Amino acid sequence: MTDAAHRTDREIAELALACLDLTDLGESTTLEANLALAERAARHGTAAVCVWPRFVRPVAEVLAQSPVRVATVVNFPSGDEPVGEVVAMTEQAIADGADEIDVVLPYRALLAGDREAAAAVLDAVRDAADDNDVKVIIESGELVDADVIRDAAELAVAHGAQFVKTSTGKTPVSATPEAAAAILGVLASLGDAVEPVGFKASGGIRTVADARTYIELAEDTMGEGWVSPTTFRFGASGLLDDILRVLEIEDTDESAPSTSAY
Ligand SMILES: O=C[C@H](O)COP(=O)(O)O
Repeated sequence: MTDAAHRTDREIAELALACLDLTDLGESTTLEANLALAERAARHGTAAVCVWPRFVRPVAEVLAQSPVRVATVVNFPSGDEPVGEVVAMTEQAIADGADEIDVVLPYRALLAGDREAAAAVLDAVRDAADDNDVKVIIESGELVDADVIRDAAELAVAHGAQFVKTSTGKTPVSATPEAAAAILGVLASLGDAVEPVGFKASGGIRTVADARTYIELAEDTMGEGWVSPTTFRFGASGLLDDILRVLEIEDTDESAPSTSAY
């Protein structure tokens, strides 16, 4: 049993907040919603925000004086975009101020046996991202089988992932404890000889009770103290509401929803 099992809900909520990539990847999200998201992240001290590429520049401007990092998504959510477009989008995102690139592994290509094509996209994004962190979304809900999930995680690590991330949140099955256990097993097997590779649980994580499940799993597998923003993230659009409820923090954001598009 780890420290996490002894933590109060309040302590879990504080840890989840520090590790949160506050996400808005809604299909009809607006510039105003993204600016409000950035202000909310800065106000409460999340690890990062995760937004569509077209909002990176304005969001990065809002967060310029803040430690909150800016993450964006490429090859998202299909995992099937042409490599040239994925590279161009990555380069533009970095130029616009992104600190972290969340790329979808070409998981359909992997499932079809085309490992080289999947690896080529990861190599190209790793290269285009320069020194910025790359998180590889393996879309574990579509891979289903634990052996296939482990294989995808190993491919991601072998091709430069700083984090292995479960899900886009756009498929019927998102993060599950079983998928998390399979990925964490791969990360644990890397040992101390290499730079640590982090884990990001994403998709469908809404409550502090959900967060506790993944934090305890990560500490059981990786050891006490491993859950920190450098190696552990939650990608979630709704989790912050429950974190603030547990922490009894009133959210002062009064931004009105807007219909304008960026
Ligand atoms: O990368 C993160 C996911 O897109 C967020 O999914 P969610 O809206 O279910 O929290």
